[in-house]
Amino acid sequence: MRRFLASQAKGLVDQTRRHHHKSRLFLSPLPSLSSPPLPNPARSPLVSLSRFLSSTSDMSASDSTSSLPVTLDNINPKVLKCEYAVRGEIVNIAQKLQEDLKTNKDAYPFDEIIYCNIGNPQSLGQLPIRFFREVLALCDHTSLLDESETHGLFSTDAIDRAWKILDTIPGRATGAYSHSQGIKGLRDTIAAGIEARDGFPADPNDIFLTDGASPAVHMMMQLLLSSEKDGILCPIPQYPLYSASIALHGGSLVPYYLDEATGWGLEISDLKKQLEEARSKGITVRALVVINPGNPTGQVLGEENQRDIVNFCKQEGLVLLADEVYQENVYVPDKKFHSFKKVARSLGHGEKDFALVSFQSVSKGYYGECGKRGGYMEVTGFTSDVREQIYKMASVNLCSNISGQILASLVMSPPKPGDDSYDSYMAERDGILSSMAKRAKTLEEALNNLEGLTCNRAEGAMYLFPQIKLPQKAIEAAEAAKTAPDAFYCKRLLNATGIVVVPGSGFGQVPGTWHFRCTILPQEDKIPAIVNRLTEFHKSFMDEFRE
Ligand SMILES: Cc1ncc(COP(=O)(O)O)c(C=O)c1O
Repeated sequence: MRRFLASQAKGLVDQTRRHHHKSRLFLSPLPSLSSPPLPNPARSPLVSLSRFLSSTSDMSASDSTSSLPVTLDNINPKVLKCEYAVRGEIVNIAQKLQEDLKTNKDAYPFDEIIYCNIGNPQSLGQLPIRFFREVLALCDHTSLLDESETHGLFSTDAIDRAWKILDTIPGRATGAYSHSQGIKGLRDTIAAGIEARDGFPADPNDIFLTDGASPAVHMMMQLLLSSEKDGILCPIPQYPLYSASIALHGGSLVPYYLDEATGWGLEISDLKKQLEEARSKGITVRALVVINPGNPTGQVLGEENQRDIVNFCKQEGLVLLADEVYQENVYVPDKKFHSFKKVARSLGHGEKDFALVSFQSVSKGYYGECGKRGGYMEVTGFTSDVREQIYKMASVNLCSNISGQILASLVMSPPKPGDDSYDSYMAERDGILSSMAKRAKTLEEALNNLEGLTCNRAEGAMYLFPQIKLPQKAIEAAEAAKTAPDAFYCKRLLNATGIVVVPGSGFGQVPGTWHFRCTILPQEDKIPAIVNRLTEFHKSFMDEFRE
């Protein structure tokens, strides 16, 4: 498994290209939806599906004959090249099914669509942390702070925190633009939180608050990539923000493979090979992306491995882009999250000799505040003139949204022992994290019980990424339906059960292997039904295609 050398790397890129090409050729989801019968043909969704599918194809027909000035032939080709599977074709089909379910309940063998495609916890019933929402509410509706009833309704530390935050905002106006890096008082709080986490100093001027981690990643890609000659070493499988962003900014993705056989291990020897291979093709590799804990793969890196990664980046002159948005999501006692900043500083690498960007988000962890769009990047080891350019890029967007900024400060500085809301905060936090761990374990065991499926343990993050050995007949049926085999499986799963998962081809995988990504986020009471539906579907799928 370790030995996926240049040719296989190229194979993967080619495979991705082929599928990309195919997906452009076959935009309509029709092929797989018209595929073999569902477990309960009497309640087949095909009749009602055909209605909205025909409306989709009408649209594409009129698109191609349009006399409007913008067509697929004259838009930026980088946009066409960019793909983002977690919100791709299968999700579009699911959304249409969901619409149709409202009026055609009896036509389907399921009552609801269960979105296991994206790490969006609150959309699946996770409750927000009360303290965070109290502070946000008070900051946004400041007159509440003058009402006597507020003291009965809100915790004292939320009231105190809201005052503290408002005092750092000019005019106490959360509806005003802020400094382009984010409100200084909030950056002070975040820097103190990083320092408490790592035991090494953090500078508020290194922090850029952003609307979630995604814009921060785009900003770094925009900074580093000038042309296809600039490359970014990226894990395969990877979260497709990276491949999409590299494509949009016109650079080259240089893949390195995580080793499924060793729990999605990251080997320095593979990094070296891929780096040398890219260099031999004239690509200047600018940075290494590491996602820890991993998405979609769920592994948590060991500290020793992290030290090797830091040393590798230092030796090779690479920026380390450390995606640490799942830093709170570790579920196994034998693993612990260590920030790359802490690891680098422990090795004696500092501001002068090591370039590191760490991404954090309010969307993940136990808070799951995806819709609030908050996050930051901590940028260290860049010269002051480059920093000015990053600041200029941030200032083109004026600033990130203020609620997201406030939340980013709260997640890095939650209630402390002795605070009024500490006990309830801890109960909410531990309840969410222990439930996630339980759900991860139950789903992992269920997946490992299915014929032809193997699933590494979810040590962290929010996903399982099982490998599925598809029967040859299923692969041929997928080819006949002009779709990737894993996408074929996922569409059939959706049609039969209403469960939405994402095909492995959207994340990249070793050529010839097939996977899907499933979140661990449906609430506990839904898990038994998901396991049953999945098991029943899988059995009938394998029976249908068994050699
Ligand atoms: C690894 C990783 N990085 C970054 C993001 C972006 O998150 P956001 O923009 O919501 O902060 C996600 C979202 O799922 C992710 O999984």
